[in-house]
This record gives sequence, C-alpha cells and structure tokens, in this order.
Amino acid sequence: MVLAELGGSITRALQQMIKATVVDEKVLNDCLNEISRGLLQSDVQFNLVRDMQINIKKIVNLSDLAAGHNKRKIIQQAVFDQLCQMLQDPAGKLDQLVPKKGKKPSQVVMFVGLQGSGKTTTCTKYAYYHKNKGWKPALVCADTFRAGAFDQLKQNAAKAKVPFYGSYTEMDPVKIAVEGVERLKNDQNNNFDLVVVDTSGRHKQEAALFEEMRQLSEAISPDLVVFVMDASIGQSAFHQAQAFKQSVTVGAVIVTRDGHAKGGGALSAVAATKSPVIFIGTGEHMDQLEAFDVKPFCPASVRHGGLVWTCEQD
Ligand SMILES: Nc1nc2c(ncn2[C@@H]2O[C@H](COP(=O)(O)OP(=O)(O)OP(=O)(O)O)[C@@H](O)[C@H]2O)c(=O)[nH]1
Repeated sequence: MVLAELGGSITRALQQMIKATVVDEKVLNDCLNEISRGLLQSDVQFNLVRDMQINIKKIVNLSDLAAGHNKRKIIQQAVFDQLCQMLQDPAGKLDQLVPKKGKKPSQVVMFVGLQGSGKTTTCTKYAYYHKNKGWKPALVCADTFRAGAFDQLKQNAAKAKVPFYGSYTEMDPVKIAVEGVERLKNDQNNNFDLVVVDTSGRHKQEAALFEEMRQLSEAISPDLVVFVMDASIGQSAFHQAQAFKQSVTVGAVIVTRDGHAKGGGALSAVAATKSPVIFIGTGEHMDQLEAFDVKPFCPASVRHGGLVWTCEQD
C-alpha cells in the first residue's frame, strides 16, 4: 500500500533522527528533508510540504528548548501532529461529519468525483460496510450520464443486498435524486438510516455538469458530500478537489485504487477540500474498503536502544 510505504519512509527518517547522538539543527533539517522527499515523491504538492516544514520548525525551536527537554520526542510528536492534521481531520469537524447509526430522518450521503474515479463501486462498498455494522442503508442512482451506471449500481446493490432506487427512463438526475431520497427517507417499512446517492463523474472544465451537481446538492441537501478520488491522479488531485469543493460542500474524501505510486495525491485532495480521508478503496471487491487510519504514516512506536518513542499522545 503506497500510503503505508510513505509511512515507512517517514518512520525511517524519524529513526535516523532518534539515533543521532546529539539532536541539533543539522539533524532536524536532515530529518525534515527526508520526510519532505518522501512526500514529494508521493506527489504531494510542494507548497504543502514547505508549509509542513515551516510549521514543524516553529513548534520545534531547538535554540529555545532548555536542556532536559526530550527533543527527539518533541520532533516526533510535531511530525505526527502535522501529518494527522493534514490527513485525518484538517478542519477539526470529523465527529460532526460522520453519519450516526439509527439517526432519523435518514442521513443522506452524496458521492461526487471525476469520471471513473470509482464512485459507483465505492457507493456500494460504503453501503455494504455500514450494513455489516448494523446500519440500514439504501442506494440511489443519480448518474444518468454514463450508460450502464444504473445497471452497475443495481447489480452491485443486489449483490450487497442493499435496496436501490433508480430509473431507466428519467434522464434528469436532480429529479431522480429528489424522488429517490424522499421515497427512501419516508419508507416506514424499512426504516433506512443511511441513503447513499451516486452521481455522474465530471471534470472541472465541464461547467454545465458542475452546475448540475450544484443543483443536485441543493435539491437533496445531503448531510455529507464525499469526494471520491483515484489515488493515481497525483498532483492534479489538488485542483480537481478544489473545484469540487467550490461547487458543493465536500465534507470527506475517499481514496480509491490505493497502491498506485502517486498515492500521496490524497494529501493534496485533503488540503484542497480541508476534509479528512475517511476510507480507502483497496480493490474492486465489495469488501475492499478500509476505514482510513492515519497510523501507517507513523506507527505507534519507533523502537531504538530499548526505548519506545510513542507517536501517540501520552
Ligand atoms: N483496484 C481498484 N479498482 C477500483 C476501486 N474502486 C473502483 N475500482 C474500479 O474502477 C473502475 C471504475 O469504477 P466506477 O465505480 O465505475 O467509477 P465511477 O466513478 O462510478 O465512474 P463514472 O460514473 O464514469 O464517473 C471499475 O472497474 C471498478 O471496479 C478500488 O478501490 N480499487
């Protein structure tokens, strides 16, 4: 997994710093440069990497640290905090964002993203994931643009045994979404608590499709808009994600096809949308969706000389 590989290179940089006999400016710079190299190789935007270096240096002001301070631990914590902030909860709103099981009226989650980013697949995976955790999810196909999207979602929904709403004949995605969401929300028999809406793929250059997405979002007022991004798009993730964020209130990111060399583009999408990565798609199958865990970037402990330097808050 590429995000985990990036975690490995960050851990190695920290280990080098921990091994140093004296932690001085040179050791700190070497460590930060090594981490920056890993991030840049994973295609994280240069500006983000530079800002992260600046922030860490502000927190870890070696000349101001009195003797007796555990410099290694302070550096490690600063690196971990910065990465967590970049990835996990950049706006500090994760708690409010995540739908709550059993909540009424049903919460609506709308999926948006570029063409082929994996939205349709991820919608079903997301519904299936929650179903296995005891939720009552349902799916709506508001992708009238791609021929085959309806059948794809219908088949996936049947496989996942998740109820589904869509139409072969209606071509207006806003109408379908409104009807589907209303019907599923008011379904007294099934008591759905999560309605997942799949939308057409679009590109920021396609103004009309972006306007359609804005109208769709306005019409159904989703509780959460998820931006689905393919890990392989690398740096262009930043501008695309930013364009989506400017049209609809993106609240979270799901990264698909993680395993690609440019997986660090996820960091750029997070920075552009100020939204956390909540899940990672690790394959085409229904169960290949993992709740995102920031820890691979910086494992809980980095062992050296019998000491355990914990990255987690102690
Ligand atoms: N390996 C891998 N493949 C994925 C993942 N998610 C989706 N795919 C595959 O990517 C392809 C495109 O996925 P779709 O779900 O159809 O993409 P989409 O965003 O709905 O496409 P549009 O509606 O055209 O925008 C399919 O072949 C999926 O099986 C993932 O996490 N890992």
